[in-house]
Amino acid sequence: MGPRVKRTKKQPISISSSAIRPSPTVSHKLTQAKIATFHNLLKKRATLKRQLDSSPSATASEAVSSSLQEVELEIAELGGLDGYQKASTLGQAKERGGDSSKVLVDWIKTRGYGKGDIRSVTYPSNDLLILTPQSLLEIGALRPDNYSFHKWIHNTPIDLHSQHPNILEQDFFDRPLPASEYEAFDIVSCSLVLNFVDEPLRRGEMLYAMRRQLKQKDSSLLFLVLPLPCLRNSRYLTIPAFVQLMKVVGFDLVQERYKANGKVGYWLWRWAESVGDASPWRKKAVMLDGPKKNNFAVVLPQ
Ligand SMILES: C[S@@+](CC[C@H](N)C(=O)[O-])C[C@H]1O[C@@H](n2cnc3c(N)ncnc32)[C@H](O)[C@@H]1O
Repeated sequence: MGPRVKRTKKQPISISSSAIRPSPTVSHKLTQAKIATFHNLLKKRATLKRQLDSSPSATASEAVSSSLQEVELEIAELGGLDGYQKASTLGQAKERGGDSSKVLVDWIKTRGYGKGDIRSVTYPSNDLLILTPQSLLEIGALRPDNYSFHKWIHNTPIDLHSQHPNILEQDFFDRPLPASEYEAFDIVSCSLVLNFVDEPLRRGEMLYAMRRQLKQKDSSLLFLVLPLPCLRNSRYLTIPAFVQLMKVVGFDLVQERYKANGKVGYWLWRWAESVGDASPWRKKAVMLDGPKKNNFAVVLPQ
């Protein structure tokens, strides 16, 4: 018998989604610490940029510029957006409770969304037979396959920094508005992205822009996931206040889920025809103050 030839498994040409999944063996605490440090640095950067814009003198702006450079360096040392995304992907690992798409899919299934109308398509599985295709825009997608198991969901995943060829690299703020109802989406998912946007006014603009990406009908849905402290422990917002703000933007609350001491909250909103008077939300107003409160806020544009 000749020498045994060691066979190596052929790698697919395209990058598989597992290739971008880092090993979940890194300690959970380390991952969370990295994500938290990154968020703090982003906040610092936003504050410094604001200060730079309103610096009263050249000396003051020089000092701010140098602090800004230090923050940029720290962000780079953490691996930049790429490092942050890899840590966030770890947070999504099945071993750690999985990603939020499961909550969205359960919700829309139990609410009967998409069941049995003439757009139903025939798939081999009975489960899929009754479900109408739903177009989904997933903003801030770390993986391309969060919805691939559900053939009735036609997902368009986008991200500022794409981790996979099937994720469109796009800043949501630069995304063109749909030219027709046909191009608009049935569902927009914004999971842990609104809190990533570092200016309260930009967050307000993002909420309006997400509404404009949806089909103008009351079955259109927005799925929003936020770190719970953004609404439970903010100086400027509470959950009931946020529900009012969303009503002004043109969204009615359908469903929500969070645990008393949970880390994240999930909200499902329905597109509403009427929008409200945004004037009370044009600037931040303290609602509940205290030393341990955070500064998460949403301001609505003119
Ligand atoms: C914390 S991760 C959340 C990922 C995932 N959706 C989840 O729930 O775990 C935030 C992601 O949003 C992306 N992101 C932030 N702002 C964005 C924007 N303006 N347009 C597109 N993606 C954005 C970031 O690049 C990052 O990958």
